[in-house]
Amino acid sequence: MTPALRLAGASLAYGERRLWSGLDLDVAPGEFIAVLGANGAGKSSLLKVALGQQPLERGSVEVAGRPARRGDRRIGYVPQQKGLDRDTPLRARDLVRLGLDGHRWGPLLPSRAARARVDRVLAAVGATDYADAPVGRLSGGEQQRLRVAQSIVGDPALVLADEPLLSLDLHHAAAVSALLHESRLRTGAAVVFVTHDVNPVLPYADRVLYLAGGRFRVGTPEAVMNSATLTELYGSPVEVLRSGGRLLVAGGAAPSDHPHAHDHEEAS
Ligand SMILES: Nc1ncnc2c1ncn2[C@@H]1O[C@H](COP(=O)(O)OP(=O)(O)OP(=O)(O)O)[C@@H](O)[C@H]1O
Repeated sequence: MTPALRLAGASLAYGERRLWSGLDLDVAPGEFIAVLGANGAGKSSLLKVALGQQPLERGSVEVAGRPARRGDRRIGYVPQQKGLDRDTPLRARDLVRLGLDGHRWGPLLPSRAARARVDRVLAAVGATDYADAPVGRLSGGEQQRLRVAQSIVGDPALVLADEPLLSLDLHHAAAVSALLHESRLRTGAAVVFVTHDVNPVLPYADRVLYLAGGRFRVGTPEAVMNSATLTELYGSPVEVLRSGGRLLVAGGAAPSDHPHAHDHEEAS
């Protein structure tokens, strides 16, 4: 089966600074992979590579069998959250529709079919009640559900979500994680989910890619999220504690990580 995302011998550098190297990763269709790591480890940059916005220093990257390129409509993208301006002149349904025909190239769907598809996805994310509301007036959690809806409305082969849970409360974080999970079950899209807290996605993640200090580990959550593996990865003591079904990661300052990020946020 052609992987939804394939990185082979991939290295990424900005000038002299290498973020990670030797990354081999096949993400299978329908797979849910959580990407974790300290601030500045290169998680967002990994998504930029898949989006064709950032060239690799070495190695190759393919999306559903073709080299990564900008504007690939087979990718749904949830960018890092920014609150929408209160006066944004779009209704909720317009924002979602941009995921269908907001691209400059490609055929437009006939409007009735497009509208039906937008309605279906609005219902799937539980946003029907505010489908016609101005987006700027909606809460952060409601806007985030719409961004997720926008990312899946075009039936992508690959969904890339960059910290989609940022600033969401526990309830909304759980809801947004579940939405992406349900979407991959429904459509077979693979999900690459960047998050600083693994807990909301623990029920869904098939694998974890953990980046730290230029190195990485890939494996099941159990294989990666334990004290021995993370201590080895960071090269300094890390403790992974389990409490009430949640994981707490304490410690873990890798020497080459961002100077302002010495601890995992989930430990605070
Ligand atoms: N276009 C660029 N040119 C130069 N440096 C960059 C560029 N984009 C990102 N960086 C740097 O590369 C490092 C990794 O950035 P990236 O956003 O990928 O990290 P991240 O793991 O997503 O971090 P965070 O958890 O803080 O969002 C950072 O130090 C960042 O400043």
